[in-house]
Amino acid sequence: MKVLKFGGSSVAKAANIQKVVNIVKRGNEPQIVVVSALGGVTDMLIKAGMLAENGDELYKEVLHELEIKHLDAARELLPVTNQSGCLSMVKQYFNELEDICEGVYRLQELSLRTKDRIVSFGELLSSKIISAYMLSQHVAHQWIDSRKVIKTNSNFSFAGVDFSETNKLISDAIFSSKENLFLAPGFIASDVNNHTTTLGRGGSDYTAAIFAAAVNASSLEIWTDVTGMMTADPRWVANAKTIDSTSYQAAMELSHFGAKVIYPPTIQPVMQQNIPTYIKNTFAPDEKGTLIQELNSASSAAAGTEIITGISSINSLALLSLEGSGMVGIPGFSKRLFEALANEKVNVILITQSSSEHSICVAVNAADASKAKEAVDKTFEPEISNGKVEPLKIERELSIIALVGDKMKSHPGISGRMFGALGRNGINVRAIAQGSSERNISTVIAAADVKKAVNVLHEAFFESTTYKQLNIFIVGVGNVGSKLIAQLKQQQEFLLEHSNIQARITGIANSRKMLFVDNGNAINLNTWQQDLEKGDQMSLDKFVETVIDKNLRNAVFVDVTANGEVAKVYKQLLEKSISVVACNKIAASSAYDNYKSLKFTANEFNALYLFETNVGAGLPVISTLNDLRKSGDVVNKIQAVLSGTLNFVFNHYNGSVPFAEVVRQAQKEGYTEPDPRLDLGGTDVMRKILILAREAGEQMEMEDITNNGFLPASCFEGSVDDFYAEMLRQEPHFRALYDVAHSRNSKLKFVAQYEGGKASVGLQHIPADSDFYHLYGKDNIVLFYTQRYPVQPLVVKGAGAGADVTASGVFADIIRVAR
Ligand SMILES: NC(=O)C1=CN([C@@H]2O[C@H](COP(=O)(O)OP(=O)(O)OC[C@H]3O[C@@H](n4cnc5c(N)ncnc54)[C@H](OP(=O)(O)O)[C@@H]3O)[C@@H](O)[C@H]2O)C=CC1
Ligand SMILES: N[C@@H](CC=O)C(=O)O
Repeated sequence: MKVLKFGGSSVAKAANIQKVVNIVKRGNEPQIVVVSALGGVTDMLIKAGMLAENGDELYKEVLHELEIKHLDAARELLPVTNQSGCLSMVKQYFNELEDICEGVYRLQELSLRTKDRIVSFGELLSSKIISAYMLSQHVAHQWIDSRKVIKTNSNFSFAGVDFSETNKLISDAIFSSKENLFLAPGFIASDVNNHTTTLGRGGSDYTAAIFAAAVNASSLEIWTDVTGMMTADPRWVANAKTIDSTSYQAAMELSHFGAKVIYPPTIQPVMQQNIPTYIKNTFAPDEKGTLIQELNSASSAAAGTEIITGISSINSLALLSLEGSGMVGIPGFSKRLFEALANEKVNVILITQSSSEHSICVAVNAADASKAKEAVDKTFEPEISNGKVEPLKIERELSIIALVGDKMKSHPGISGRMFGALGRNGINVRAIAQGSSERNISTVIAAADVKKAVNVLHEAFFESTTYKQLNIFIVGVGNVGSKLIAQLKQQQEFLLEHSNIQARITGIANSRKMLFVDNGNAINLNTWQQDLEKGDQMSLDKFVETVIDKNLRNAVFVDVTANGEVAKVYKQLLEKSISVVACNKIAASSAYDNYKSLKFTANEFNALYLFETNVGAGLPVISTLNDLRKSGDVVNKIQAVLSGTLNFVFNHYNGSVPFAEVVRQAQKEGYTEPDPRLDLGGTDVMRKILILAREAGEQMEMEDITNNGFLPASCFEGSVDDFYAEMLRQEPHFRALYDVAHSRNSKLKFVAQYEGGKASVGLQHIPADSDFYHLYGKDNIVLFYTQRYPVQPLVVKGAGAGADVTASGVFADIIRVAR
């Protein structure tokens, strides 16, 4: 014999009830079918009762609406000739309900006992209507009044079952009948005085489990509107998947922690008798669903290779902390705390105590927090008044997120992975609990972070074979920024396929406009230019605020501007664990304290601050230097040509076209800074050697660098147009520089050097035997002389400027964020 339970959504309307009966008809062994009230009915019955209690005649309308709903369902299901009996049954039930609610209305009092009586009509009506429909379909069965066979105490609304009496009554009723099919209302029972009781919200699952245990069923099937228990709430996690198989214990943990497909007490009766329990979908009956069964080697193999079964959460919590030096080493404090809470019927969801015994922390429903504080402060009044204990501290707007899995036991590294993933995403853990069963690790976090946390953990534990989502915010979509977007667009599929990374651009901006997409979406990379034009007016503050408020996992802010204000927002973002990738050099070459503080902040908040493209564009200059230092090498000297623009200019200038024209060409090719005077004046190279010196461990400022510039001072007066005009006028100066070098068989190169705590930049004559002589186009070269490379330097050389190569370097930094 098996037991099937159909929930509210499965019997929400006539068409669904037909599906239910079809499933029942497929059964090839005796069955007990337990049904809930039609979807939404219990809430409406509660509402009617409460309206009546408040003296509000609107309760009549609610009852009328409910009556119509049930009459309509009966009319839709039954042929006209079979309707009258069922319709008059419905009317009779509603007459009774009206009488009860009128009593409540007159007395303006709604006891839990009366409330149970009112809500019991939901299951009575649904089961009677379904029974009538089954008869009309010639499905022979016996309707059983659950109130007659499930006996409870008188704890109305959450009654405790008397299993010995109930098991006997159920088996007598079932095994004395010659029927093979039984239909029973869920949720309802009765006490020793035959007063109707209920088993708690969601109690129909429990009813089914009680029947299953009483008849020692071959299986219990919980039919609902989802295909089994999921690895996480599918409304939050797009990649949530059905759990094929799990143990009773893990199912219980998951259901306690918010996986609402099964009412938590349901598991106990079936677990005791080892009855396999299936969660199935009424609307996709052929799908496998989830099997909950005893944990053994076979079931463990069936559960697959995942260590974690699922991730669930509970919201609307408060954390209560009792702290004080007076607690240390004195027995009885926790007993008094829990007694105070129990006396006020405050349910404790999670408990932690530091080993110093200086504090005990419990999580409770937020609604109970104030009464808990009142009770606890009263209990500890003497200790509070003499300063041994502090008044109970309440922190609100919290949630619990729990990792559940049978295979977590003795599997090292799970909590490390959990907290690492949360930490990298700036999710602060307020309290932690793990039972010695090692089946559940629960953490208390801010409610605002819970959706992000569920996604982060789902990604960390279930999506290694699917993908990791990267949420990218780009400020600056000019020369380099637009190439970056083009590269991201082109490589989207490659990233998914080869690196399991889903790179989504979630926000973009230029100096005038900004554009964001709603959570879950990405900016359309085919139409982003037009879409950005239609976006909101750019406000840097608003942009940053939105990035933070979106609170997305694996978020990265990409600065592709040359703007000082943009460079000032990094810290704010890093403090929220949002990584920063910058090709803008301003922050890394700003005051040393700021540079250091950004690096420190990134480290402290588990974010990355990456700026590889600040030197040598896409060349691995900074990463090479970092690798040398991380492995213990010491940098003695750096010699480099670091300006793509200047290398291009001096490689192309020979007096045949004016110097100014060659510079203009470099700008056209996309090698110069947005303001080319920074390149020609040496500032760009100063920034780069400064950044390299700092990365080599030197505490240095811009002012410490000597700039042996070659541009006449008059070139810096006025605008960029004036700059070009003045360079034209100064052509003889540039010609002379060239001629002298040429006459010495040398080339002109703008060289940067760092050694012994000093750095300089300037134009040099490079002879033919120099490493720098054969440096063509806009290439860069960096020579690292270190303890390990004292004579023959480590050389990094290649294209050192240009939108494509720079975008490619930024791209690589972005991917590093998805570590
Ligand atoms: N070119 C190269 O080879 C390399 C460049 N870089 C660095 O790349 C960065 C970008 O260079 P590039 O793309 O050539 O510059 P562009 O001038 O072409 O683009 C700059 C972008 O930043 C936007 N912007 C400027 N100010 C703001 C602001 N306050 N808020 C929002 N957006 C702003 C601009 O918007 P709008 O169009 O509205 O003005 C534009 O979209 C520079 O820092 C440069 O040093 C680094 C290595 C190599
Ligand atoms: N303007 C720079 C570009 C990269 O930083 C250069 O010319 O090297």
